Amino acid sequence: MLSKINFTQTQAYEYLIDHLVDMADVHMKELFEKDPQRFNKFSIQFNDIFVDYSKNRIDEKTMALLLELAKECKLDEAIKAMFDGDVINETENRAVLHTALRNRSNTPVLVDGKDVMPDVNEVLGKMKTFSEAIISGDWKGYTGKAITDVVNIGIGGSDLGPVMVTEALKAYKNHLNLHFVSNVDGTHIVETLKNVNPETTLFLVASKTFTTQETMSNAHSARNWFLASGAADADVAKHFAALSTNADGVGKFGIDTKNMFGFWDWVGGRYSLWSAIGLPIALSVGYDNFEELLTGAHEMDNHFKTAEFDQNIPVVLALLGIWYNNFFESETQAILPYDQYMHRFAAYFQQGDMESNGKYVDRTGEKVNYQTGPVIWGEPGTNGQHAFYQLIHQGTKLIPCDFIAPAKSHNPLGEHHNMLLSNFFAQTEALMNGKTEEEVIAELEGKSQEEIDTIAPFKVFEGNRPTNSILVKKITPKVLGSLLAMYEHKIYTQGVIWNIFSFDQWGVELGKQLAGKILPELKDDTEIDSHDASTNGLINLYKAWR
Ligand SMILES: O=P(O)(O)OC[C@H]1O[C@H](O)[C@@H](O)[C@@H](O)[C@@H]1O
Repeated sequence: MLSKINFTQTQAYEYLIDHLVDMADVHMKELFEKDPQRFNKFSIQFNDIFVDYSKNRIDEKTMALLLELAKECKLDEAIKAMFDGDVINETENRAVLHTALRNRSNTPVLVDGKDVMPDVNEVLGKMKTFSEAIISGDWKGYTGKAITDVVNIGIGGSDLGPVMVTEALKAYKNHLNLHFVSNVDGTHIVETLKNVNPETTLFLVASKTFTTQETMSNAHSARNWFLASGAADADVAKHFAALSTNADGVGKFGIDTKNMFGFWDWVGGRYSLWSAIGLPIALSVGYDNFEELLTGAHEMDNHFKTAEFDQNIPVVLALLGIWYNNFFESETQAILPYDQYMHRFAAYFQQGDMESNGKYVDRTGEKVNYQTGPVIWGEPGTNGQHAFYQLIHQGTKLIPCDFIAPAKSHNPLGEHHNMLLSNFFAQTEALMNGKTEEEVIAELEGKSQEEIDTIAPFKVFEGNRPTNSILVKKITPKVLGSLLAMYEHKIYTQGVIWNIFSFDQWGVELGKQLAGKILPELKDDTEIDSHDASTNGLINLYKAWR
């Protein structure tokens, strides 16, 4: 059981509140001027990942107090409890062991007294054999042709992770074409099926529960399309596989359980890309690269488990997030990868973070009296710069940003990468320094005083906007695995301090239930009056218009 400490009642919190008064008007520029060691002090390297957090509104006292806060909230016990397989997902009565899925050291991990590693390794072995057969062309479709296209049908955690990773690792891709269908909007599956041939397509039905409406509907439509092409029921086995924890559901759907890749209830949907849900990744970039991804994550797991908190990247990032979220009242957190391949990275962590920490009830069942998870958003640089950075630089909201960039590009083309990285460096520098009125006036030399007075206020940047710069050597499978685990553990750390359960997701259930209730009401044109006036009105208009 996790302890149930309200962090706003700790000693460290009280000190931090006082300390905030001292820090509120301090400009980071001054902190850099005062301390030549600041960059060395506030940066951590772990393998090929370098995290510079010196451009934050912190000093040594801030970090000491935040670290104290982590201690008072018993973060050490919480980390141990997760890795030990304790039932830390209390509202679902489950252990949380995505770390076991990438436990490359194979040390036993016990759930209810049973080591889960043999099962984990068995599924990995099956994924290896299967992906190699598909990639080599040994696996044949029902007319004897090799597979050319893979369609993953899944949503949420059964979609976002594989989409994000296959995009991020596109440089490692083989000849297979990957497609992802998630939305229940018929357009998604219809448009996808236009581009594939039933004789050479493999469908992966990815769903932890195997009950999710969107996924089941898309899977049935895919199977109907497949059978309509002239294939027989018996041919389904050559073209459909399931990634799920629900063997009964898979059997009922008509997928041979030989083609089922299992995982377990101690794997949360948004933490499942390391499990059988990662099969599209293994198919896209080969099993060895998938294993590298696991290795990178495992290395970060060990770092999180063993590094002192002041040298622990996930812990430090989590504490900085808490500093802004709970003391500076920032509402959001931007994730800005300067790498086109990582264009779905922020979208992935929208689920990872917001589904984990978007909770207003604490671990005692009481409503919290403080802020929990931030809104996560972001787009790749430099596109974001030409879209929303205006607000980050000169808006009224404080937006802490993570900037992520690789030193080596997979596509070194002329000066492109230097240009990209010059933007990466320039943005964090500008966000910190801003531009003073004097600098603006100096730039306007030659203009009349009246012109200067009129335009100068608009050209001033306050600066003092916090950023983390995460510079990695190259986006390899291993580095990506470490980065993903880094954010996962940051999320958990914050959940521990906020005293919330990060691994359940009751908030997504209500919508599911209500949609289930309305669906039958849409079958015919009878006027509806069972809801509020707005919902009735909209449903009835829909019926009139459709
Ligand atoms: O894999 P499944 O069971 O289809 O669930 C898909 C998604 O459903 C819900 O939105 C949540 O429970 C998510 O966490 C989950 O990822």
